[in-house]
Amino acid sequence: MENLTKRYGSTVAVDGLSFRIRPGQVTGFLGPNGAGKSTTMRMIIGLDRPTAGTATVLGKPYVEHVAPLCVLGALLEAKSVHRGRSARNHLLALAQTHGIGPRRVDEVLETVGLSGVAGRRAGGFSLGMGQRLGIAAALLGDPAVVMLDEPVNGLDPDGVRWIRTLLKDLAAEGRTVLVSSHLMSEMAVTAEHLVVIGRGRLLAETSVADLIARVAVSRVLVRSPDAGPLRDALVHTGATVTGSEPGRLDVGGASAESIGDLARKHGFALHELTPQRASLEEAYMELTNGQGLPA
Ligand SMILES: Nc1ncnc2c1ncn2[C@@H]1O[C@H](COP(=O)(O)OP(=O)(O)OP(=O)(O)O)[C@@H](O)[C@H]1O
Repeated sequence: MENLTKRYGSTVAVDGLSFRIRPGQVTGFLGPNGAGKSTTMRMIIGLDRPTAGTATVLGKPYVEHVAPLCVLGALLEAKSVHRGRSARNHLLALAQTHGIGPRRVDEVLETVGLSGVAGRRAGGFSLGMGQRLGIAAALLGDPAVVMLDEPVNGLDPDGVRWIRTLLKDLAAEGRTVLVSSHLMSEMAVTAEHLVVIGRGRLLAETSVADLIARVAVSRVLVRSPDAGPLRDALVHTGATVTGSEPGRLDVGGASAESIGDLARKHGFALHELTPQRASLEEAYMELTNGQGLPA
């Protein structure tokens, strides 16, 4: 998408967003609540009209494709299902709009694990079963691009694990997979690539590994019976030292190696020397700091 922008009155929901999503990997679309993820996804499939900019799928706007379901399959938050229809009939009706046969309907029911309940009224489905049905609909046209908005919201651990595996499998088949979430912890185990937004703006487009390296300050935890003089020696070299617990120092701006060497030079004993890797969650918090809506 190119400079994608959406304003609702004075609210700027999406603000000049430009990024590309690559095939063959799961891209996590990450941002705090209200960051503009759903609005962006709605614009991608033409449910919302951009105030400015464009979103294209395989070279042209989604709605200009002859058989859109076969290009991009989407699961958005408010999914419309005819509640009185059975799961299979719901999918059959959708399939008919694209000339897709009943065999494919049975195939996707199998993929999402709903074959056994395909004749049951979709209105009586649990949240997890409803999500599975929504995903079956998204996969119906065997699309090259799959886009899911917060698919794990409200699911139990089995459902979460199932979606995770499915997304990875779809990407491994060479498809382009875009999945939104406001949870870094979920994206860290699901996505390889991340597009992070806050208040409608792009904050980072990066791999999970690069995100840590880019925003995380690494620190070293040191325990020493000579903490006082060691602290002074470290500060003298330009390191920043915090930590109020006796015998324990939290050192920034110095590597574990240089701290070890310095301690040896001065004859200080070390009881612990542990590099602290900032967690992805910390990296994400730092990146989106102040970007979320007030709780
Ligand atoms: N139809 C609308 N009319 C007015 N404002 C809207 C509309 N849809 C979204 N917004 C506003 O646009 C901003 C972005 O909302 P959006 O739903 O896209 O965020 P999101 O990142 O998907 O958040 P969430 O995770 O909470 O769904 C919010 O401030 C929201 O209040």
